[in-house]
Amino acid sequence: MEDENIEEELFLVESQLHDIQGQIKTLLDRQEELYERQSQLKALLEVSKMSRNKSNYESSVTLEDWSGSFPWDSQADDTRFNVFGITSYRSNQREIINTVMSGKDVLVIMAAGGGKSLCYQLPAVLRNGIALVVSPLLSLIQDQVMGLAALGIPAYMLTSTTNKEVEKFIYRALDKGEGELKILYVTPEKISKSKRFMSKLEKCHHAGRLSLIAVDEAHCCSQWGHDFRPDYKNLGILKIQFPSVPMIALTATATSKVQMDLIEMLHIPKCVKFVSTVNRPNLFYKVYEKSPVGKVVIDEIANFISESYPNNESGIVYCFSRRECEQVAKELCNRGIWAEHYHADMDIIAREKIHMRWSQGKSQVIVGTVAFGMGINKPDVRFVIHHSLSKSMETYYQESGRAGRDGLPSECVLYYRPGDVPRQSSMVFYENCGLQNLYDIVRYCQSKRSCRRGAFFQHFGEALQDCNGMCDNCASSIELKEIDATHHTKIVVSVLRDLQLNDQRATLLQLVDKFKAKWKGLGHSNNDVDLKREEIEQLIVQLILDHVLKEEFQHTAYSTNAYVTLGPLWKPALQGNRLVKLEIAVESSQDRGGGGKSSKGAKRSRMSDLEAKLDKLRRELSSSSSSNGGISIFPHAVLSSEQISLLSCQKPTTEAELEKVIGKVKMEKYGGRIIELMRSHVMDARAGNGADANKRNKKDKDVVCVESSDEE
Ligand SMILES: Nc1ncnc2c1ncn2[C@@H]1O[C@H](COP(=O)(O)OP(=O)(O)OP(=O)(O)O)[C@@H](O)[C@H]1O
Ligand SMILES: [Mg+2]
Repeated sequence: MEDENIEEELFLVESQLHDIQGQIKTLLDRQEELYERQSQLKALLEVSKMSRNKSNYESSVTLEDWSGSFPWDSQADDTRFNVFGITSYRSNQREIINTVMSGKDVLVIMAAGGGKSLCYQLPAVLRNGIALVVSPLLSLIQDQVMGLAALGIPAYMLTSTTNKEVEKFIYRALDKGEGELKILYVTPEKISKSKRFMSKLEKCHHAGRLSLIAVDEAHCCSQWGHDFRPDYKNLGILKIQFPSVPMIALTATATSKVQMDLIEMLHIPKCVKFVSTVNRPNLFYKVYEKSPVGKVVIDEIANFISESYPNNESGIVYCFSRRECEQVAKELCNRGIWAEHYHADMDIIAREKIHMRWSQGKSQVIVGTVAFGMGINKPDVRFVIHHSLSKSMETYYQESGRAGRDGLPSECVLYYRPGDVPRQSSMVFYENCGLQNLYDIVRYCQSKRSCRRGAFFQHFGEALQDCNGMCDNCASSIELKEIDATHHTKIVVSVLRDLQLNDQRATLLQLVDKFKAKWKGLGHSNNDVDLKREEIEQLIVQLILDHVLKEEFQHTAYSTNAYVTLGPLWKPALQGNRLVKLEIAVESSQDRGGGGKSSKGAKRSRMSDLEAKLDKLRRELSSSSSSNGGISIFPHAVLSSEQISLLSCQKPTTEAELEKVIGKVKMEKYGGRIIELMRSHVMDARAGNGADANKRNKKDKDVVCVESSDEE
């Protein structure tokens, strides 16, 4: 056997082994889940039998049945609605809250925007004493504290920016139980570096006033997580010092390995684990073909934003480089969209200002690099656009997941062209599994048939769920054509082999040129379709994914260049023994160009006149209200988007009606202004309808009109 043949077979065997290992891992994870569920069900069954046998009534609640009834139920419901303004629990929230209230340690894995904060904030309000919350970023902490203050909950933060007076107040509260303090936020550095703080906390605990400990963004504890923070690894001390205080660790993404790591590092081996799905049913995922002409891409993005989001709805555009960020932001501004750039080269004050303007709804779009990351807590981001592809499925899931954290329909659009692949691959090839991770997202982008959501389930090892037509491939009516590209592949491979024989190499773009030149010089049968430039690029990338070709990298003083060379499976492709199919969209004119580009999108209705008025009012109220530190609060803390749509449907005009929608606390704070707005809106609408009716009556004297007071 020739060396090359051996290598080829070895590669095939290795790639099959890799697949099988992936399947084994998925099965083992599933087995673990089933074992856990099995023991839960057995315990449930036992207790249910026991309770049936007993004549006197006893709670049928077991350690595992966290959805049963508990003594704090009515108080929890009252606080949920009247203080937090939340109408009903989302999946797992109630169970998690009950577990914490029962004094257990808990690990919560819940998708971004799933509502993790309520899981520790509500018990913090209900339990006696002070809750300690560890969170990694100042901006996240500020956001939470402002939001809680707006709800009338005494929350404070103790960080490097806390002024002396507030610090004194906090220490007195910890030390002597003076003053009103319910939730205290700190960064992990406080735990690891401040002996003074730890001794005050000790006193607080000793006096029985430490109600619970929450570790938010807990994946930061693990080196295997995507955002490891060294100070997080010292948080294990908390459980050692305060073993009787319930600890709740929360994160949006954690593989089984990270979960095990967290449990070990935080010393919570007996914690109750709640793992929710990665599915974000309100997000519509789509991939758009990206034009090679930069201006066209910007035009399309600008049209998309201005046509789909004319009411200044917030969004993010992610770009590949800092320079691209600045250019895209500038070009969007030139097209009338208030966009600002954000990247790591800017100083922290400038970045904070931009973040703040956007959070307050003053600017519409942030055009950022990956540096615009974890601190984003804005719930009503309606669209996340990727100007270039991300480096992995995990990164894309997180970045796109910043859309729609309030649960309302939102869009995630990725602009893809195969020509962008080498830019990313030359950045990630040196990372552990960097290329493999990149090729996973490239596969996602190249696919024109498979459900986008399905790709996430597969990636995170979760069972498939229905997409409900919430991705372009599931919703699309675009016709696809399958082209036999076996002959084209032969030519690509032969071009590369000739180059290799002459000790030459080609980049993706050069390879396309060489292919075109060779294609022209050859005779073809009628079956050989003449491919467009982008289609040849698509074919070459597909061949890289299928190991017929591969990428190689060369460093220069200033950059790393990516070249396309022969991959392990080039021989059968050259011999024409490998059938290659290429999927191409048959475009109709309405599928391309301006605005939505594709007619299908998130099932989102335009903001009504009343919703726009309420949105304006919440912005006004937010800039005139202020939290503990005198900082103005965010508009979404005054009224959430969900509350705005409820108000616009129900149009309450009395205090009692309004309180049913927004709860007591917000009613007391903002009720007057909201009712004023609702009443004047309803009056205007009646007057409008009356005027319309008069006009119509004049025109059609014989027709009797029955008018409704509801104009929408
Ligand atoms: N039961 C609920 N009903 C309606 N809205 C809710 C509910 N629970 C939480 N929310 C809202 O959902 C949004 C996201 O919640 P939260 O910030 O707690 O998400 P998260 O799970 O911590 O997400 P992330 O991982 O991005 O930090 C917030 O605006 C919050 O008020
Ligand atoms: Mg959170």
